Amino acid sequence: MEQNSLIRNEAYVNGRWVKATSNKTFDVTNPATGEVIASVTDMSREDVRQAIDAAEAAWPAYRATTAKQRANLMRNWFNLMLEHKEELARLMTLECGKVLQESRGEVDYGASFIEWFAEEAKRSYGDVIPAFSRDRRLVVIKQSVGVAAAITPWNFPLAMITRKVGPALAAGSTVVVKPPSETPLTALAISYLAEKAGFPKGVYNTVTSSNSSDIGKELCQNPKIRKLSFTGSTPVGKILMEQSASTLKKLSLELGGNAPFIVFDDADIAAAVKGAILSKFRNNGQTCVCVNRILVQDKVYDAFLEQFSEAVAALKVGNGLDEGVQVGPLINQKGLEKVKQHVEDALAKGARVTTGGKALEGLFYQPTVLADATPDMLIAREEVFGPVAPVFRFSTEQEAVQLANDTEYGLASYFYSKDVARCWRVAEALEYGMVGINEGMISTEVAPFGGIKESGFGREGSKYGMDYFMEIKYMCFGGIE
Ligand SMILES: NC(=O)C1=CN([C@@H]2O[C@H](COP(=O)(O)OP(=O)(O)OC[C@H]3O[C@@H](n4cnc5c(N)ncnc54)[C@H](OP(=O)(O)O)[C@@H]3O)[C@@H](O)[C@H]2O)C=CC1
Ligand SMILES: O=C(O)CCCC(=O)O
Repeated sequence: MEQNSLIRNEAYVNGRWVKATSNKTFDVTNPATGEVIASVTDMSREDVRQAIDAAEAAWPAYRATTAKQRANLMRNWFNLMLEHKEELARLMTLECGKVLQESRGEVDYGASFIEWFAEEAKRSYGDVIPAFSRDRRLVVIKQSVGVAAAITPWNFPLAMITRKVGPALAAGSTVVVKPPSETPLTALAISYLAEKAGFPKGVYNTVTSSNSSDIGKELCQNPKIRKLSFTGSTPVGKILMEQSASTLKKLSLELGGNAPFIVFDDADIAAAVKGAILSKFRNNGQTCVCVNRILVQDKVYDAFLEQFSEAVAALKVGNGLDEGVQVGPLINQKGLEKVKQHVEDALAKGARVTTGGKALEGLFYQPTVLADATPDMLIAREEVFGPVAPVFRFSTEQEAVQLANDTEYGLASYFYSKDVARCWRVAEALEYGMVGINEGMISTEVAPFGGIKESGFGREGSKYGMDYFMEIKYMCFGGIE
């Protein structure tokens, strides 16, 4: 087991490192080896309630700080993350299997939300509205929403936390973070760095538990939490929304996707292959914006399939800590079973493997391309969340758009074409929150990330991100002569 000075086993509540009242712990394992990395505090609902109380108690003083004071704390935290980049990256690879190169990228990406929102804190302007009578003055200000909770997924152990707490902390909210039981160590490591950055006690809290459904109920039903931001599967998002009804909690839900990747016959095929590899195999296919369906126009179908299959066959699979590895393991057995089921179903319905198609040892699966995919296959309807790329065929632009939109999801979409008029037409017709045009990698802190339809609502990152952690207050001054 490698040493890592950032490993913490206890939860971080009210500026202290705490055990569960029951003293229980749960194990965190390395998906590449099955080895137990650490045992982490297993909190109960009652333990979490104490963290919420601490966050609420810390809110009045924290919201009263100036934007510049908050920005300075965030800047310290950002710098500490970058100082500890290598250790954070290795920890992330250990607990989620992501290849080291991508983990290093995630530290930069995750930290960028803290830097961005530290800057945005100073720009949360209000408005002065022209008054409807001479003796009034109408002003709008924005204020922190209150205590914010974040429930985050294992596929981005760092960035999905910072993308939520960045705007919250900038806006003057205190936070309670509930990381997934698969990857609590990165979350605890950045809590340690938040402590070193100087956030006052109770402002930043991280609760760990193996009982996410119980903790989820507390975070939804406790009226002290005013805002809940979640990234994860659509079914869990729906549960959280139902549970939040009793407190009319403000929600941001960033849920599953079923991203289409359309290659038109006027596309640069080499560029399309490169974009498809980037988007499909990022984090071994385990991101909500990963390509799920590749749609290729008749005339270029064979050429694309051949070049793409060749590129996929060349991907190096292995332990993410080994240099040169491009594709790591699936996160767990459930994830692996889903991949196997999708491939079996596709083969039974007439798909053909051009490369891959087999499970390897442990949680590894060969990067796979399935030709002749059709809309009746499971993989066309559900996100595979793994290294399998089904390639569909279409004839006309209208058919491509119709196929692309034929899903309840609406997160990311991509297409390749050199025709400018078509680029505008198709981009506008795609029912998705995000569109990559001749580009397979669209995520950045400066642009709004989020979906429509059953991919959820709310936007993260960008100048829009803070609005989801602020309330608008209208003030009407009367009696002004
Ligand atoms: N949009 C996205 O980015 C993601 C999408 N997914 C999709 O979901 C599928 C399943 O992955 P999975 O990890 O099970 O995703 P989940 O949606 O189950 O997990 C995401 C987060 O929600 C927590 N959680 C799970 N159930 C509840 C609940 N009832 N109340 C409150 N919190 C809860 C998890 O905690 P814990 O892990 O401790 O149970 C984790 O922190 C994937 O195959 C993929 O299709 C998954 C992850 C991210
Ligand atoms: O998969 C996800 O949960 C979304 C993160 C991906 C990204 O930010 O690009």
